[in-house]
Amino acid sequence: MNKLFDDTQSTDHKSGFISIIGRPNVGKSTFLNRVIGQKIAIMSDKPQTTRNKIQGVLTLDDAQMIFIDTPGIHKPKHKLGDFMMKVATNTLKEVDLILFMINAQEGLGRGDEFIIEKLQTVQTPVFLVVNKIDQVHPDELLPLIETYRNLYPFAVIVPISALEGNNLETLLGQIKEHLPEGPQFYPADQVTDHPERFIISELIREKVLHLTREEIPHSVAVVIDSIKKMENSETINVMATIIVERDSQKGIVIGKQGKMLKEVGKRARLDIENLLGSKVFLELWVKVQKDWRNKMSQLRDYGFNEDEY
Ligand SMILES: Nc1nc2c(ncn2[C@@H]2O[C@H](COP(=O)(O)OP(=O)(O)OP(=O)(O)O)[C@@H](O)[C@H]2O)c(=O)[nH]1
Repeated sequence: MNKLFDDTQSTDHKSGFISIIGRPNVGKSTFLNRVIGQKIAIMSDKPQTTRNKIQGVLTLDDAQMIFIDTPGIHKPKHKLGDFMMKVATNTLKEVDLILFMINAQEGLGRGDEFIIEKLQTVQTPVFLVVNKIDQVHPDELLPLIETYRNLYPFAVIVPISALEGNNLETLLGQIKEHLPEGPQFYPADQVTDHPERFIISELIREKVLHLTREEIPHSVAVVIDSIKKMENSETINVMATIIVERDSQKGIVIGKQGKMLKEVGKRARLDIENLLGSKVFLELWVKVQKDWRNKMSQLRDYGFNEDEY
């Protein structure tokens, strides 16, 4: 077995989503290519302006690491501005782990401060990954790390060289340690993804949370069942299921005579139409799934089925 991926220590399967953030050029792609190598998958060649792109999936015997890109954080001046920022910040809340990558050769910059500001708003564990250590003298590393450590309580700090492969096994080991137990979301070799799904489910979820206020906990999930173009029309048919954990929550989400669900649907539809740039027919269902987060087989289905559209 490759030394990088020696993971004979634990028995339970772990999986999770990992967001890599950092200023341009810090070495994010180099890191991913190094870690995932040939297995890195080009997720989609469709031009997309808004996306939480899966950059690569590393499948081990007992863990799967899904690395995703969070573009709004890298480029705060993106033309989609606020929306992207919101999606990006939401993404940081939803992922299991954040790798904040910096360049050991450069000091703290405005871009880093911007990112750290965003990190203050999330609970997700954050690793500080200090890349390009092959370019600096070890004596310079400590003060640099100190500077960052004073700004944010990083869960783990790992100096690496993505280019030369230094310390990557330590980083992967730490990542695995911090991931929750969970199923293999994607087949080992075949990786497909429709990034709009994620955004659409976020838009619907946002409406549910907004309209129901405190009554519905954040554990509500939205699964996009299908996104299909309707025959002989430009309208896109989106079917989605809102998953709650209790019957009482189902009642709240549906509302009196279905009023609440109708309102959620109306508001979400407008946003989705904006996102997709076409008319949308949105069909929403509400389902009770007790303890859905812990049920591996169901998690595998939620949001990860592979309808083409
Ligand atoms: N010396 C050295 N160079 C590195 C290392 N990692 C990346 N680089 C170089 O840094 C440059 C930028 O690397 P990328 O991986 O493209 O950086 P990125 O963060 O993906 O950049 P963006 O796509 O612009 O966000 C390339 O020339 C890499 O070869 C490293 O560990 N050491």
